[in-house]
Amino acid sequence: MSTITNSTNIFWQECQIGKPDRQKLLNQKGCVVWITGLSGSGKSTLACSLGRELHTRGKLSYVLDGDNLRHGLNKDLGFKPEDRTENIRRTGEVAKLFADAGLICVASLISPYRRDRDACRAMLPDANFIEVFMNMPLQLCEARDPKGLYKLARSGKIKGFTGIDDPYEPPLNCEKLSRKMEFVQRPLQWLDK
Ligand SMILES: Nc1ncnc2c1ncn2[C@@H]1O[C@H](COP(=O)(O)OS(=O)(=O)O)[C@@H](OP(=O)(O)O)[C@H]1O
Ligand SMILES: Nc1ncnc2c1ncn2[C@@H]1O[C@H](COP(=O)(O)OP(=O)(O)O)[C@@H](O)[C@H]1O
Repeated sequence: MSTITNSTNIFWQECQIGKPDRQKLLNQKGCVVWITGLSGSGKSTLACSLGRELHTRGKLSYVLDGDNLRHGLNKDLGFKPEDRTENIRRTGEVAKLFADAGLICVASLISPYRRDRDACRAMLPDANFIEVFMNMPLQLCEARDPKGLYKLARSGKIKGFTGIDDPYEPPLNCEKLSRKMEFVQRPLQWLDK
């Protein structure tokens, strides 16, 4: 975590071209689709499918995947609660910038803590944040275990693994529940509104 103190004497700089102009240029609404759920629940799969589908429909989108961000922007962060909180905060801020650029930003991170997800929601106008919960039971995710991480967590070789010895707080008021791939159609319908 940064030890630099909060900036002072800073002023917001407005530009002539704003979000409405960019949205008009792109013929779409900039927003954030935030996909949350356990490891192995299908977040990345859904994010990529959604991105592909949007691309096919001529909509500009960008996927922010937790695993990928941890290779760069968030490479200094681990999985302690405060690191996850900072991971989500930074990603929320980046997603907000993408939405302001007029893009449909698809963020797929475990984002296990409700408070952190709600903080990202609060960064945007209400209709611009679509929270999607990959509502897959732990047993299913563990049975998939594509990276072998649940096995390592069960044997104690990874500490603080979400769903095993670190909590996952399901959303209370998410826009969408996802259990099946066909769900990809539903955020698309929502975005078409
Ligand atoms: N301790 C622990 N707990 C959970 N996940 C772990 C852990 N250690 C490594 N991994 C791998 O990191 C990926 C999750 O990164 P995220 O940035 O999405 O996590 S978080 O939102 O900050 O909780 C996650 O990717 P997904 O499986 O795609 O979810 C894992 O591959
Ligand atoms: N709807 C689905 N039905 C069956 N398997 C799926 C589905 N979505 C994803 N998978 C598989 O589950 C595993 C985990 O998916 P992934 O998208 O990597 O999850 P996450 O990003 O949440 O860790 C992968 O092997 C993927 O192919």
